[in-house]
Amino acid sequence: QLSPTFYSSTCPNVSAIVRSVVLQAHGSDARIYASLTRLHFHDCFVIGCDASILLDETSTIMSEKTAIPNNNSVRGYDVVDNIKTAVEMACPGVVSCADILALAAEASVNLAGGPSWSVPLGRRDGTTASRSGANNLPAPFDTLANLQSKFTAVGLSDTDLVALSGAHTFGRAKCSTFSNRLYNFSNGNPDPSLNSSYLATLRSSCPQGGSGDTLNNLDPATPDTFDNKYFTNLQSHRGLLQSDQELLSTSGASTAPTVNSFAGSQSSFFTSFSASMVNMGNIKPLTGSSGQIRSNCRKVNGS
Ligand code: HEM
Ligand SMILES: [Ca+2]
Ligand SMILES: [Ca+2]
Repeated sequence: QLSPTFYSSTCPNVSAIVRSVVLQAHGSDARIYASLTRLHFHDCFVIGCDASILLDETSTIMSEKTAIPNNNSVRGYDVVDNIKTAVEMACPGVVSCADILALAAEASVNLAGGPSWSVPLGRRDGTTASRSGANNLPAPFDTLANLQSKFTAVGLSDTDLVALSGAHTFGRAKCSTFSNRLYNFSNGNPDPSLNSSYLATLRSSCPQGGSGDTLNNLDPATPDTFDNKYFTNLQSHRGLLQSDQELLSTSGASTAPTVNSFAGSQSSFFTSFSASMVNMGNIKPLTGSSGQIRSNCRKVNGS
């Protein structure tokens, strides 16, 4: 059972320390708020919120960092190291790397203009990683039914799926994650659920035969601000990833009313997003005497 007051006597300033390092990192990297938010998601969906994603490859650990959804894509590991160093200076051996990821996500969302919520704490760090689990993360090419089953598998609802997808209100995606929609999606035509002027913009950013690594804003309206524009974009057929647009455009989508409700009310999106981040942060945490408090987020203690 996690609690927002878990460190109130052992590390009372932990939230402020995390927030200040995140803010400092943003001074030289406008994308870092998005990247840190995504790190917590990619941690929690693979064997729970245990900082498994932070472990480097060793003879006994098959790192998650090189799994397909993470490789050359997930970023911010260096900033997590800086947060850990600052937290260890104030409260040695007390705060887990898994909790640092949860706190960094909240600070990032809030600093980008989004909601603030109190983060349940007390997770401990795992001693294993799962490459295969990381390779099974939700994919941009998944059907809505597939996305729903991957969320259900970790105890998250349709509302969680829609609210958490709203994190694509900031950050970037490579051409390779959506270029299948631009030229030959079906019968030689582009994805019919793409707005035609947005399609033209994306084609010029991602020409056929060009680099799949070119970065594009996930939210073409407000790329770096945490707001509800992601949902109004879906209404105007400007979802970047297939997995985004499907939430509204799949025929009979059970998620469509929730998309429309968040498009119409930023405050209802913010309230739901905060609740869903707490739900996601509760996926299989290690507590009590399970796991450990890593001294280096990249390594199991003593290895
Ligand atoms: C619903 C299933 C999801 C799918 C299929 C998905 C897929 C993706 C993909 C393909 C990218 C671009 C990666 C790249 O090009 O390198 C991305 C970026 C991102 N995702 Fe998701 N995602 C999902 C859910 C989430 C959730 C639940 C969160 C957080 C709560 C999240 C936060 C982000 C953020 C912030 C970025 C931008 C990261 C950056 O700029 O560094 N995503 N996602
Ligand atoms: Ca994990
Ligand atoms: Ca935005």
